[in-house]
Amino acid sequence: MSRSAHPAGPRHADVVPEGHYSAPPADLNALDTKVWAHTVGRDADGVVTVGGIDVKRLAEEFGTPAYILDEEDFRIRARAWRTAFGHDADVFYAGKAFLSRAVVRWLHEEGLNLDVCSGGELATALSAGMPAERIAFHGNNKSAGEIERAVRAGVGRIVLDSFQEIVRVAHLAQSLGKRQQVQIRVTVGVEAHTHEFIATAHEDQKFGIPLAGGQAAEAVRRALQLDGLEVIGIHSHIGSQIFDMSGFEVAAHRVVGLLKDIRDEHGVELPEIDLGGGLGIAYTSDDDPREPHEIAKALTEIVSRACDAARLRTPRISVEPGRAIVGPTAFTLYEVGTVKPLDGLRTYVSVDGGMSDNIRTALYDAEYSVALVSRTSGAAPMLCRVVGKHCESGDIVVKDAFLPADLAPGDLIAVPATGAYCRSMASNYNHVLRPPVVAVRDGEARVIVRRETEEDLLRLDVG
Ligand SMILES: Cc1ncc(COP(=O)(O)O)c(C=O)c1O
Ligand SMILES: N[C@@H](CCCC[NH3+])C(=O)O
Repeated sequence: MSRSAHPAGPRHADVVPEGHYSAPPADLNALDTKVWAHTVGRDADGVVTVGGIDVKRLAEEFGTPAYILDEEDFRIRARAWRTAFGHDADVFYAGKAFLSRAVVRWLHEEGLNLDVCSGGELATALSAGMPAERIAFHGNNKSAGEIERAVRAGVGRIVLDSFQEIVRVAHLAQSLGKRQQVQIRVTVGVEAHTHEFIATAHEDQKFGIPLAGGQAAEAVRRALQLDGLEVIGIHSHIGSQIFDMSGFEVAAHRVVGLLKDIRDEHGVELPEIDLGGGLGIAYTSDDDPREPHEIAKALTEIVSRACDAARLRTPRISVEPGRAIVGPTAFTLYEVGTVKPLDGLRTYVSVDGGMSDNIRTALYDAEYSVALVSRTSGAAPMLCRVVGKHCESGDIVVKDAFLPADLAPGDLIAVPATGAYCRSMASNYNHVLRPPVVAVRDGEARVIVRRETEEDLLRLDVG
């Protein structure tokens, strides 16, 4: 689309209504390294580049909207987690954040393991060559078919989530003449400081077996008696997008407390403890995430101190970061379609995607930032709401953000930190086609998940 002239009228550069947003940034053209992938910058013409390629070229070649993923950044983050935890611990990348065959290969090469939570994720992992013993299989309602495939494939562990599942997995494994390694997922009763929909360790919810009332201890008791199972550890995941380590500390203490009770009752010291994922990332400049090495040090010390106090051998720790690895690696590239100033309110900037490629704003009230990337601008900041093209007024991508007042149709804007839970939660709402994921590295770009086509849509419509 060619850039058209602005309609006459006020651009609200100096009108700032009351609302939930920070002050305009000092420099609208600056790219905060906290929220952008490592190789992102601007070239001499002011166009944003990533992996050595400018976004105008990416838009021309692959269209918009598109998720642009910085492969180097992904590898740097994956390696940082791997290195931080060292050889006495395991890092399982949580595939639910974003999974594709290329990602599985990168993980394999960087020495990470993989957490999957459905037959589809398992199939993707296996088809890209992840060794089954490095896969953990999660889920609160795995089907019999999914369990059978996982056991047959020889996954390293199945994380059991209910009393029924303990029996189901044991029977299936036994019928296949196998003994399946399992962890038991417990809820430790922590209220994680995050959005209600993504907190998972308080008792009133669907995941895990509560420690409270001795239920988790009973689950372990039953699992230890079943020949088809080898109980290797306890699992706890307290929620997602968490910055405060105190929730992990309480969780670790409670899990170690259970390990001690198990030792006292059964004379068995379980060799593993998984503290889940959930580490927060910066979506805006206001967020301050911790580095993997700080997290690894804190978690390792908490667990070993608690074990020393309980006179237990320190178990092997594992963690399952998803967002913290892939979240910052990608941005969504959109083309501006319309710019609609509303007097005294804000300016609505409509892009060619929306809630079908990023549901997180509508679902969790998530905050994002946005930047003009196809050029720089010296215009004053204008308070904007970036919205999509869906038939829904809640179709908001970025609730409050400042963009330059000369923003016009045809400009490219990008929303950073969309690598996690955007493509993986994308939908076809309004029969909008899901965008591609384009990986860039060292001046080369390649599609790792292609754009959906109308043919794809119609293929499923067999009526
Ligand atoms: C069991 C489990 N592990 C790991 C994760 C990954 O979480 P995150 O992407 O926030 O690190 C999740 C999602 O919240 C989860 O449910
Ligand atoms: N999908 C959520 C997090 C839940 C992760 C899985 N337990 C998000 O976008 O933040």
